[in-house]
Amino acid sequence: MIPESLRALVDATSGQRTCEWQGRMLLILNRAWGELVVCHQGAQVLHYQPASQRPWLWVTETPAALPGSIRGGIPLCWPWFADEYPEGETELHGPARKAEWRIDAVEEDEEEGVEIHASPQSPLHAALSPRVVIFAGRHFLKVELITENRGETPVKMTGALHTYFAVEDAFQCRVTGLAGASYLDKRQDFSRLDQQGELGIRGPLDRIYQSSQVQVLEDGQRRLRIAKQGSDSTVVWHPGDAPPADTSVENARGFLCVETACTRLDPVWLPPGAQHLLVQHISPLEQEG
Ligand SMILES: O=P(O)(O)OC[C@H]1O[C@H](O)[C@H](O)[C@@H](O)[C@@H]1O
Repeated sequence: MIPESLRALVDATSGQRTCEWQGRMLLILNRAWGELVVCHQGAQVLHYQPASQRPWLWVTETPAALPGSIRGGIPLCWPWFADEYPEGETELHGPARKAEWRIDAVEEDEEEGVEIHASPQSPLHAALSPRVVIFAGRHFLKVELITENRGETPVKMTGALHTYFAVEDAFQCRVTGLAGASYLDKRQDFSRLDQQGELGIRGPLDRIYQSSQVQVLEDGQRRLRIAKQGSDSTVVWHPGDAPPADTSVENARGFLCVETACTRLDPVWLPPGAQHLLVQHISPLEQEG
């Protein structure tokens, strides 16, 4: 779910507008096909709600102040995931999610959906250059994170589309499509284990699955299909009853992260001039009423 103050801004939007929330600029669309909110900080999709449905994404009710990033929606972890820091760096998940991005283009079909292009206001890496394309329509949300190596030597990168899905209750969810996959359990010192049967969430977990398969997130009320490209890692994360300081325990039960990622299991070595495309495509397994 999303905070009431954000809900009010979306409800007060007819068509498309830019406005401020929590000290950040937002692009808000409210059309017949549904609602979409993109934050200029981090080019982060904060909200997507197809017509007649509940929000697909969750946002914390108590976001961190700037220069922190907002927990929720689809944060970009780039150009590294978690603690895969390059030498001399310390920012968990990389600088992209806290940086200011520019909306370069908004192409709308008012009935069917929108395509939004964004790039960072200032360079985030000496050689790697990212851009983001967000597509939203009546029945899908797709985010593409494109990285180009403009340098002269190969560069190693990891990253993630760190999606916070809105769910009825995190500890009643199932994520199918991972049965038999091997994973690193971050809560057990990165032990390598195999997923026995389908994954049921019943408490805290932090796992990196080696998987390029489609996953389906079920929360008892709806089933969302999560497809991807350019990613051999799926991260499933929930902090249990010890969420980060910007989220209450009760509020945290409303999300589950299923992340389309490249991690220490599948880092990308990008040659000069080459591009990497990381894509997450979310759609309902069946239409909601
Ligand atoms: O709090 P953040 O920096 O956004 O990170 C939140 C979480 O992201 C990922 O899912 C990692 O696997 C977790 O270890 C981490 O705690």
